[in-house]
Amino acid sequence: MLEKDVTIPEQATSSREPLLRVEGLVKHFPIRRGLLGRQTAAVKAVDGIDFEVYPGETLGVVGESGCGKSTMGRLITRLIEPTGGKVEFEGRDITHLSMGKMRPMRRDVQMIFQDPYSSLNPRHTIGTIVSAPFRLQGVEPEGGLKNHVQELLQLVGLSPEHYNRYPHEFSGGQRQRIGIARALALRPKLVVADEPVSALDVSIQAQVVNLLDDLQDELGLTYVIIAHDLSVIRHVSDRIAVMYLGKIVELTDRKSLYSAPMHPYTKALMSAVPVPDPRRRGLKSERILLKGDVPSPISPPSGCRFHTRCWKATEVCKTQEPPLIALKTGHQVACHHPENAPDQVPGQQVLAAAREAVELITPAKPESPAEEPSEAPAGDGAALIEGDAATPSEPAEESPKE
Ligand SMILES: Nc1ncnc2c1ncn2[C@@H]1O[C@H](COP(=O)(O)OP(=O)(O)OP(=O)(O)O)[C@@H](O)[C@H]1O
Repeated sequence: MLEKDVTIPEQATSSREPLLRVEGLVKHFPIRRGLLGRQTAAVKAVDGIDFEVYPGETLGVVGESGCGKSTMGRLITRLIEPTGGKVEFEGRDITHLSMGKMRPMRRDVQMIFQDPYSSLNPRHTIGTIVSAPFRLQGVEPEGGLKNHVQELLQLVGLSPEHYNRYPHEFSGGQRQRIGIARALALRPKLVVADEPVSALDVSIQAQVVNLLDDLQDELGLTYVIIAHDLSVIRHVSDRIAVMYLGKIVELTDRKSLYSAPMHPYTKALMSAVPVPDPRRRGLKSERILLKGDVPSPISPPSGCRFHTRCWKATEVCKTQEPPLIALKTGHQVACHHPENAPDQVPGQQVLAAAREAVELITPAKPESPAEEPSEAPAGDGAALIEGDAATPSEPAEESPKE
């Protein structure tokens, strides 16, 4: 699958007004116990994140399961109320808009969900499902509702004759197309897609990813795409935010992230991505298997949240939380001892526990002479996460239509 060939450089983004701006966004889910339901703790699902999304770009959000990606998506679409922080859309503070005041906003901000099976009502026809946004907003499209919905079905690669059919008559990929048609019905400006292809067969994933790409060009959409799969994120994103335990640990354009990642966790994620070309496999540098589980978001580690699994951790990582700052133009990272950038707190000694946190894995030698890779691999000391971290799967090339 080819990558998007357009990268929005920082210079281009910084001169424009963002479509979406998020500042210090927090979501803590209370944990209640006892008869009185008193709050005893909280799941710190999103714990102070800042980012901007510019018109026409795709921001990919990646991280292990439970790091807060979906919660972030639901916060920026205002499906849930934040505990703290601010969400601005087109310069307007929408953080605490009431349901009524949010209604007109819903036209501009839409969400595509992961599971095309549970997100479509099985008792409703495709026509009813895709026309629901018009009814909810009280909008009568020009040329009539049915015509318009049939055009939408065509836009997402379905037949207008599917109008009277039911969801169970469709495959997973087709159902996701129906979900996309519904999300695009009111021509939103921002679409937040939460794992849009992870429930689909690998052979179908590329078709849906390519459809999202085409629709972005055709309709001038802005995307926030959430995924745990780095090969999907790499294909669709202009810029990428890497999340770990409720925080953004690195944020930059795709090329910088893949050619010179700065956060050790990003390296860990990337080294888990298989190299599809067997001639290039041997070029992948030594990997580090991260041992240990992701800590609980109820009581995340002090200082840098990644320090309990990081092979570079020092005393300062245990005590001081590194801020997310730009160490290069357009490349933000939250790390005291980044890779591919000057050490922020030099002269510190690596903790004894940090040496135990990882295991080196040397890749097998290639069978035939290797060619130069077109883009640098993750670099020395790239890491591999054990357990249910990124489970990369390279979506297949466009295959015959489902
Ligand atoms: N409604 C809720 N009540 C309590 N805890 C929640 C709720 N929703 C999410 N969480 C918790 O918040 C944390 C972040 O969850 P979230 O679903 O945002 O992560 P994620 O990165 O999207 O993971 P996944 O890919 O598995 O969905 C998890 O520990 C999750 O259990």
